Amino acid sequence: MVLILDFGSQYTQLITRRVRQLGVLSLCVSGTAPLSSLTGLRPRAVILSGGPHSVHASGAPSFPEGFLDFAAEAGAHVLGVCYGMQLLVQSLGGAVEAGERQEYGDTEVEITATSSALYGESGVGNRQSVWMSHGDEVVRLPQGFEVVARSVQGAIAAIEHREKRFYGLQYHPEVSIIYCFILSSWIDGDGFKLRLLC
Ligand SMILES: NC(=O)CC[C@H](N)C(=O)O
Repeated sequence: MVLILDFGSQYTQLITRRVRQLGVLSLCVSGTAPLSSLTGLRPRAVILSGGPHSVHASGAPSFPEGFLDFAAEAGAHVLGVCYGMQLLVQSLGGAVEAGERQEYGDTEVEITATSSALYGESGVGNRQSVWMSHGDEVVRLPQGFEVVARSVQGAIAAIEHREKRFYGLQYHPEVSIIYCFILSSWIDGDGFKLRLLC
């Protein structure tokens, strides 16, 4: 089961549907749902949705305290999408700032890591066209993370901490553009492999 925490993105239900289209059960709950309401769930993966807020705004929604421990105990991979990635980064000690370059719509990103969980062995320099919708950007990574893709404008587009199973995408893999491309996310555990198809 994939647990989706909703932080208010207009695309959250699309994430839920993409996962179900893969034949995998997905459950979408409010991103601020109390931890006690998740008792008994053992998600294989958690996806933190995007959202309209800035992580710095007062009242910006966040997952409940102890949520990342809950995910770790379940052995779940955690993928943050846009706001979800910014939230993950901020909560683990990295930094997010209002970007000088806001990115909206069809944007090219370039893979910068020779090998990564998100893109496999697809090779440094490969480019993909993705859907961006953000004003803030990650400017400093928490310890143990690495940048695996950047937008052609230079903004951090994808990050991961393979050991801890944390992944982040600044773009929205759930949004498909005219053509069909396979976006990446390898979320494997117990022989289970999830690929988000966009
Ligand atoms: N789409 C999103 O999740 C946007 C996140 C945040 N509001 C930003 O502008 O950067």
